[in-house]
Amino acid sequence: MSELAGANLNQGHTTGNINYRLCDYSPDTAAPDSDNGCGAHTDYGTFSIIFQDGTPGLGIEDAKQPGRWIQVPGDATIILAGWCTVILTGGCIQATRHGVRRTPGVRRLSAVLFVAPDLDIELKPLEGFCLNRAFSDKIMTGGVDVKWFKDVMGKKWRHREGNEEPDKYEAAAQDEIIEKLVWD
Ligand SMILES: O=C(O)CCC(=O)C(=O)O
Ligand SMILES: [Fe+2]
Repeated sequence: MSELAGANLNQGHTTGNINYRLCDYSPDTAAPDSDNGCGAHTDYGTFSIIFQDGTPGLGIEDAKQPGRWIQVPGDATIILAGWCTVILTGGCIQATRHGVRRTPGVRRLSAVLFVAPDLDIELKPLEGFCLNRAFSDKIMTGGVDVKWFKDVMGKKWRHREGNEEPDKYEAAAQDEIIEKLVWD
């Protein structure tokens, strides 16, 4: 990714802020007929690697044609950039929106490795990157650190898993909140 970005993205990745998530899209669910596996979203970190068990369901949004979804073959392993990369590279690298549709009655397993910068890193474009798009003042003045970002994004998962009650963050789509913070 550093090569793609044309600058060293390793900086700020010293403490191993890495998480690993195993997803079991089990047919044994409260809504067995629903095809909603994991709603459209963008991961928060530097990049994520998605390993799949061969079962299709994962889709990515075409960055050039928002609203157009491309189905990923079930046996593909993919690497997706997240929000931290967008900000650190001054918008030179885009993040990939993705989501999972279940096939009712079919179990799907995936394993996702999330790599992110150290929690105390201020999220603003790294030196050496030209600004591809204007960022908000809050971002440009270093007002958001990785920990804040991770907490906001984590709320969605804890709610989905039933470990946290919805609050105002759940009322609007997660990406909308982040986009507002990053660009406006
Ligand atoms: O299950 C998948 O293939 C993707 C899961 C995902 O996007 C995530 O956990 O952030
Ligand atoms: Fe994801």
